[in-house]
Amino acid sequence: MKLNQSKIVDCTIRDGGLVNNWNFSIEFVQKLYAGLNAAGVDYMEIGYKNSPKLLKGAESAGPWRFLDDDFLRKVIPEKGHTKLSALVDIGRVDANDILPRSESMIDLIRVACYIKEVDKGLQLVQLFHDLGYETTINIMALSNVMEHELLEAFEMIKDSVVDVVYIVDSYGSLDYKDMEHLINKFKKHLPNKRLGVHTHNNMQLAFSNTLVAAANGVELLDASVYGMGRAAGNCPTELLVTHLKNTNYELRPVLQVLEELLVPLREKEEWGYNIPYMITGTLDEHPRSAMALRASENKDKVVDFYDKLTTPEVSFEK
Ligand SMILES: C[C@H](O)CC(=O)C(=O)O
Repeated sequence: MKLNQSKIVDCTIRDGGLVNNWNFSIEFVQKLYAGLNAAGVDYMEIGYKNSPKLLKGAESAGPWRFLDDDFLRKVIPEKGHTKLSALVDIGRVDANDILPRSESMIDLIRVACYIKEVDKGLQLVQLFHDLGYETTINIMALSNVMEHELLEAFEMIKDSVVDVVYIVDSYGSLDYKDMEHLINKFKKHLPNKRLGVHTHNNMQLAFSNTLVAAANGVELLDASVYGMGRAAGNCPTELLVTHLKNTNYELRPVLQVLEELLVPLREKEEWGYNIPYMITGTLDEHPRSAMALRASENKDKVVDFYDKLTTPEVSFEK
């Protein structure tokens, strides 16, 4: 039987860090790595490789927000089958901080960008490629993108060195039909590129959209344990591990990680599906207003929240 081509990219630390300001202990990250490796998960995104010099509020964040190669070598002295990935943002990464891959623990560098920044994203991709890394370009907020912008981006991407192009549902507002439509478009215009998908769970569709992507030939599937990620969170790693057909993933090590690390953490930190996130998802908006609501004393005043978002003359500060 032909093995499934899917590869899981676990983003618990990187996207989950947006929930707890990357305040994961070293022991937490080591145990997570060991669990994902035992489960056969292909990649672990262990954080951001942005520069603290280029970001405000850097002092209060945990070390996974600004990965340092010497630090990483101490955290993961022995790498297993699971490769390590890091994400960078346009304008927040200092090229001088990036070692050649042969001197780094990191295998894959992913560049996050909005559609208008694809040219800048591809310049970074070229740099990381030349240093020996596997690369992806992750086009965020695709649900808000105009057709002509996408076609222009495809023209640039198809002649680039990038290995994988990501469809990112940043607002968790896409359904299976949108997913299929986007995948077909990406395949038509980028026949020479592998694809990836990153979903958010605002509409309780992260898992199902990821399965639709896998069934349509998308190879890299982002997920996080217990769905830990910004706001409504992501597709849960445990569901992909147990559900993807013709793979060699093992569920038990992920259950161990869930029991020991993620279930206790969920007692202290909030992420995952709830009504304010559903509202921003269905309105196809960034969840920042819902995150602010959940941090306020009005966190369950969902009718008022909905009225504010849908009344044109009232707006939230952005
Ligand atoms: C690069 C990531 O896919 C970005 C992300 O998490 C998002 O939701 O946007």
